[in-house]
Amino acid sequence: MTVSQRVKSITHRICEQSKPTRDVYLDHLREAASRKPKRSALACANLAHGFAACSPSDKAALAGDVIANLGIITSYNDMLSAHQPFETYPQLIKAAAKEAGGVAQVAGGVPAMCDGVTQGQPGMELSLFSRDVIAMATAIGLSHDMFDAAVYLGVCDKIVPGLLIGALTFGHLPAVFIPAGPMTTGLPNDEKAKTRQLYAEGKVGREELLESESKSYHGPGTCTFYGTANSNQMLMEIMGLHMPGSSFINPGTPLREALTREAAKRALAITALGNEYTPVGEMIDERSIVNGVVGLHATGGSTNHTMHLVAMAAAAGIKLTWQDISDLSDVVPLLARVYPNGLADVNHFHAAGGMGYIIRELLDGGLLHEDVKTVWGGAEGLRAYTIEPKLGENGTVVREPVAAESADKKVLSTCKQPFQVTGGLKMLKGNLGTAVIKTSAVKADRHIIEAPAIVFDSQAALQDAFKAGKLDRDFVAIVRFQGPRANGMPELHKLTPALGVLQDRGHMVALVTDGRMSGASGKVPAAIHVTPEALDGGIIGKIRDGDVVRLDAEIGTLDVLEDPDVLAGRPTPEVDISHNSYGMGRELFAAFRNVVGKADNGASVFG
Ligand SMILES: O=C(O)C(=O)C[C@H](O)[C@H](O)COP(=O)(O)O
Ligand code: SF4
Repeated sequence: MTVSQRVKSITHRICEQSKPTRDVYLDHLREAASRKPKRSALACANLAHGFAACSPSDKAALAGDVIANLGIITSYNDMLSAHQPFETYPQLIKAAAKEAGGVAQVAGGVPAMCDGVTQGQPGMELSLFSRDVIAMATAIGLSHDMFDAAVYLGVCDKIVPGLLIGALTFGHLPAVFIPAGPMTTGLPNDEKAKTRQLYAEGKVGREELLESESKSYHGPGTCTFYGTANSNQMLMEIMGLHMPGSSFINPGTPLREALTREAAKRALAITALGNEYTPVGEMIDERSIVNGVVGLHATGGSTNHTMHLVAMAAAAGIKLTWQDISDLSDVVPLLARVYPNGLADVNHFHAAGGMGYIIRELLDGGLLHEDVKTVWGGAEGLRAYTIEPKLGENGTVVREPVAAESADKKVLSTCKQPFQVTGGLKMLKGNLGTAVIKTSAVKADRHIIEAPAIVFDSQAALQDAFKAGKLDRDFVAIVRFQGPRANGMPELHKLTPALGVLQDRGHMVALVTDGRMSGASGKVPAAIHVTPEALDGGIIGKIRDGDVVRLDAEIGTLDVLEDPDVLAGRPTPEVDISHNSYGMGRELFAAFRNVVGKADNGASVFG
């Protein structure tokens, strides 16, 4: 099935707007690729340092230029349940590399923040910046220039985007992303959310809350809601950076190990030393980026990717805008209902058909570019990913065509009968600036909210007002000075229980902020990433209690219904944000706050 005219024209527009930067990027990539084999550019001393700690056989292999060396960039730590399984991956990858006649070395580690641990805490103000730190740390690992390809071990929110930005900066190297998979299903996410709302109302205590949370988050693997981490897995698969079928296989299973070994061997097979050289910077082109955006809309993915995808695309010289994302939303239907967009979790999603089903449905619907390069290779392009992976007899991966029908039509639907005719993410425009909203998790009767503003300069202030019983009414919560320059643009997901309680009591409530929400945020209409931010003089900083604000996700508008001259004439209030500049490491990120770009440009520090 060829891709639809509308998707084709948006892709063409992205190619045109990217041409100047993409051409420069590809020139730099080809210059880097011309210096091959990689280690021949190193002097003997460099090389000796690079393999000093290797085994004699690896030293002999690396002294020459015909054995491929695989760099491993790992984000292992015990803080993220999703990254804890990576502890054993380097040994697995090294053994697989040896079986394939190559060598593998850990090139470096990158930091990995858990947004669940830092949610609502000061540490969250480092979270968005950690994406770019991860990209820089990736570059530091690869800068040893000892490698012919690299594998990237990462799963969660900022880590995969940071790893891909780093990988694309070394675009001459082939790249394979290796996930660890979701934890098995625990307490359903909607029951977890209900207990949170009861706690917010003072109806249950900390003991019940902790028991509920611990039953939901109970073991190794990614949390099972469809937030940014699992949106990352979807993106890596639909952009051809995973081995087909890798995304949602649970950790610690034989199939997971087989996929990891297979990924290591595949990375060694696509270096410049072989016949299938697949540099990641050429493989990821405008069509792959469009495929990622299409997948995001079709699955109701995380709002954070309205920034991360923009930043990842920029790392390959590709200019992706919120207008592109919004226009694709108009032509891509919602095919999946996974929490917070439904009751199912990612394990149910996988069992219903998973990524193989989604990719097949979107390809047959003419909504994905099929003729793209992938790490899997071959002439099939993305069609090779319309599969279900299984464990073969001798511990290898076998792949069967994905079932024709969804195994659970409440979780996975079809392009002909989608859950929503448009995608899960919408851009909003108006005199408040531009913003994004995730509509896939908001009931239709909450897509338009018009109510008086109540203004807060922190999420704690809103929570305090809720606890004091001051919010039992229709209102639009304006939470400002949460933008990238103000305090690193934290997620304000802790507001969800209080706003959810008020919405359940029948009030028409909405959130408008220059901050972020979690990909797991959902049912309360939230216009987020408002640009320009308050600290940049944006109108969001000039709104006062009582101003009427209208959020319309149907037509995509966000306005303050006050006299424009009066609004423009208001000074931006002096808000003391000095407390955001110290404590929990924030002292070290002043330079990031000073140079960070705008949300609609990916809130990147790389310009
Ligand atoms: O998906 C994202 O963008 C996230 O940031 C997920 C975080 O990890 C949240 O913190 C969700 O977890 P809870 O706070 O337990 O609801
Ligand atoms: S999905 Fe979010 S909460 Fe879960 S481990 Fe990853 S970062 Fe932490």
